[in-house]
Amino acid sequence: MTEHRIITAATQLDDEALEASIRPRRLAEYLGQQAVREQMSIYIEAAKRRGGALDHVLIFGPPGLGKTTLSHVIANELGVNVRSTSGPVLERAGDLAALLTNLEARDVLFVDEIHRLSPVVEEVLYPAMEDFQIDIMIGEGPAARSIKLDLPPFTLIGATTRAGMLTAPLRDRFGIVQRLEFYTPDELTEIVRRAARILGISCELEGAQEIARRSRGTPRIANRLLRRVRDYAEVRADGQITRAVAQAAMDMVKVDAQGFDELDRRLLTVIIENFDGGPVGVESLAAALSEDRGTLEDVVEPYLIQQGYLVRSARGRMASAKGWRHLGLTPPPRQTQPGDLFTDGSIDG
Ligand SMILES: Nc1ncnc2c1ncn2[C@@H]1O[C@H](COP(=O)(O)OP(=O)(O)OP(=O)(O)O)[C@@H](O)[C@H]1O
Ligand SMILES: [Mg+2]
Repeated sequence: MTEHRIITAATQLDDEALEASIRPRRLAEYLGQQAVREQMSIYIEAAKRRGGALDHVLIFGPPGLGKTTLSHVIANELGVNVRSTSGPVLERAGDLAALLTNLEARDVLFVDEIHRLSPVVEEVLYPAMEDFQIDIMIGEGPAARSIKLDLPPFTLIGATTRAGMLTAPLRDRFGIVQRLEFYTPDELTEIVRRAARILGISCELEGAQEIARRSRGTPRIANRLLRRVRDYAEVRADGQITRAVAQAAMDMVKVDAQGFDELDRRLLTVIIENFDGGPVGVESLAAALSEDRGTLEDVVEPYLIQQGYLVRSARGRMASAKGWRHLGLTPPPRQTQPGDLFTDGSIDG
């Protein structure tokens, strides 16, 4: 069912061609993420002046916030090639060795879902990242021997939705760690306006603001909603995206004023109705919703937590007072319990 959520942050098929045309290529087009942009522009400039490779970069954050985009932007700004792969694709140590030995000096190697690297592949990566060297095995059986190969200096950019799932030795080898935050409605408004310009969609400021407000802080969702609203505007109106047209289009696909869709509302409802508001463990919650645990943790929960509708504590998930009120219910009075001391709103781990 997750694939059919209009506001899912996961990539859908028709997205790809359009995304390619609106995906920012330079740092100046990469909107929002002020702190990340400022830091990266300094590190990139410094690396270029030294003529060396940029330090390895780890980018983490929920799906659709711009991790892949940022890594390509970094390579563009450095003026180097980027090779892309992902954790689950690199099955054998040799797969990684082949990629590494084909890099040119200062190139970027982008590894998506880096938390899913197999341990043997990770072993190859350590000396490659630290000393630009790899050990490869030649031959088999008793005649096998290992030889060291020098690599050109390169930049590894790793992306993950789950920083907490990286092993410590891998994490420690990144000189630069960037965490992407959910975008503000103003930032998303700019993103929607830019995409509309590129796609030749006529969109009023208030229409863009309405789309931005309902995009769960996520550019990928904003771009997708923009296209659905455009369809609606063409068929039911004169093609112009006004606030009223945007509202009507998103009401039709059941994205509410907070940007919540049915799964978000169902999650809050289940916690409140089936588990008295929580705390409830993520496994029980996943079972009650017939959803995959990873989807809940990576895709659904981060935004609800960041917005303060859901609380994650040592004892499980709880609906906050705001969560109860969102569904039109009165929150119960709550006593403090020992586990609440460990309540945290973090999204990784
Ligand atoms: N800072 C930004 N400014 C403008 N548009 C952005 C920005 N970040 C992302 N986008 C848009 O959102 C889309 C999704 O971003 P991207 O694919 O980089 O996300 P991601 O974090 O890699 O997601 P996933 O975890 O699913 O791999 C991009 O195609 C791009 O059009
Ligand atoms: Mg990506």
